[in-house]
Amino acid sequence: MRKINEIFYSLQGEGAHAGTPAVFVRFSGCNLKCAFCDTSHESGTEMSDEEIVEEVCKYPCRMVILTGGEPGLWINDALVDLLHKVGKYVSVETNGTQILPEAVDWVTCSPKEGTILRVKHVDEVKVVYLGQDVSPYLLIEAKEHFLQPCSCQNTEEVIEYIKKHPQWRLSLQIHKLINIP
Ligand SMILES: C[S@@+](CC[C@H](N)C(=O)[O-])C[C@H]1O[C@@H](n2cnc3c(N)ncnc32)[C@H](O)[C@@H]1O
Ligand SMILES: Nc1nc2[nH]cc(C(=O)O)c2c(=O)[nH]1
Ligand code: SF4
Ligand SMILES: [Mg+2]
Repeated sequence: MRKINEIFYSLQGEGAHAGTPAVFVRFSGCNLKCAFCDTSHESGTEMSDEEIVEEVCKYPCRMVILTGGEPGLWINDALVDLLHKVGKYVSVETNGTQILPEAVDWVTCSPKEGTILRVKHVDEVKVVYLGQDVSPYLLIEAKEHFLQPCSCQNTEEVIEYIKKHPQWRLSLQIHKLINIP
């Protein structure tokens, strides 16, 4: 059984897949307590993998985004395999502190200050920009490196930083701009 905070159908609002329809599976609980965290993820109900897959399959899209909380604390090969068996593409939103199942199709790593990264493979890096030194995160091997404004509040600052450091791309939380989950 896994503690699930919510399962919902929306569009990926962030990063390289922004605009792609996806079912979000939000796991309860996290090993970090970021002051800026925009998600109340602690409450939840216990669900079996079969129940999770049944809920996910109510929606027609291929992409499933495992998030949280910190999904890296809870997910394993069995769940990813089950999602693959029903034809899903498995994406994970992680803070990078945990080792993930290798079969995951897409890893979005959002590293947080003062943490040690244990994730082995990253497809995109997506850093919430609060004026910190983000240059070390460019050393993480990935297809894309995104900076994301914090709660859509400092977009101008992020744009100015990216114009000076063009290795970065802008990730807007488009779901917040268009008022969808
Ligand atoms: C809620 S977290 C869950 C996944 C994982 N714990 C992590 O931090 O990557 C999902 C994404 O939202 C980002 N995020 C959290 N709070 C935010 C905020 N206030 N503004 C912008 N992005 C935020 C995280 O950095 C992460 O990329
Ligand atoms: N639309 C939408 N896109 C998202 N991308 C990552 C999210 C997350 O909370 O992990 C998220 C979210 O909460 N909503
Ligand atoms: S690691 Fe992710 S879920 Fe955990 S507190 Fe930070 S932003 Fe929120
Ligand atoms: Mg979110």
